[in-house]
Amino acid sequence: MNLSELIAKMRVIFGDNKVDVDEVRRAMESYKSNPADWRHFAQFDPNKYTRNLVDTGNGKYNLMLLCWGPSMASAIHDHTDAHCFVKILDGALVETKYEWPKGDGEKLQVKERTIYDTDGVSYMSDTLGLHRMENTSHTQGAVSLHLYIPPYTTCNAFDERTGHKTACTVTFYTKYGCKVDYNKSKEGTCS
Ligand SMILES: O=C(O)CCSS
Ligand SMILES: [Fe+2]
Repeated sequence: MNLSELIAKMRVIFGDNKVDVDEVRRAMESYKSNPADWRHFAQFDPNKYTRNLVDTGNGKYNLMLLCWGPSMASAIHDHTDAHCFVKILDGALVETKYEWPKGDGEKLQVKERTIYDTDGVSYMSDTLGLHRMENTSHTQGAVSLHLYIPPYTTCNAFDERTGHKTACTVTFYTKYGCKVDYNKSKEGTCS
């Protein structure tokens, strides 16, 4: 199976509105990462991890490629009541899961830390708490495939020391291989 076939399979799976987490996980696991499939979408930024849109499943989900430079990490965040599947396509990511803040200004409690190597698949949702994804390599980049059902444009980031919540808008670095220019001053460049 290549990436296009995985996308076709996702569109069939999400043809109706129920989400069978195990079926989606099996589909994500059945795809064996091949850089020739995703190199076109993999655009890195020297200063932050990038979110590169691959498919929207007719509005049912967002499938995107995230590119993590060495030592880059996400904020601690929630998922706006969406299902979140992450598959590592290159390199490795460390996922740290946290309890939801208790609202008393206390430090967030770590639930577990898991290392995902290439082709590993993780599942996350607000019912399981919060998490941070991190490329802990100081020398190697990492690429991961993320599937969010339903899609969302805002989520919350949390301060690890106090549990303080901040609303965030998530954006795309590229869409379908074309750079997104949010100040609309010029057409995005396509790789
Ligand atoms: O930028 C995001 O959507 C968080 C990546 S870890 S699920
Ligand atoms: Fe996440």
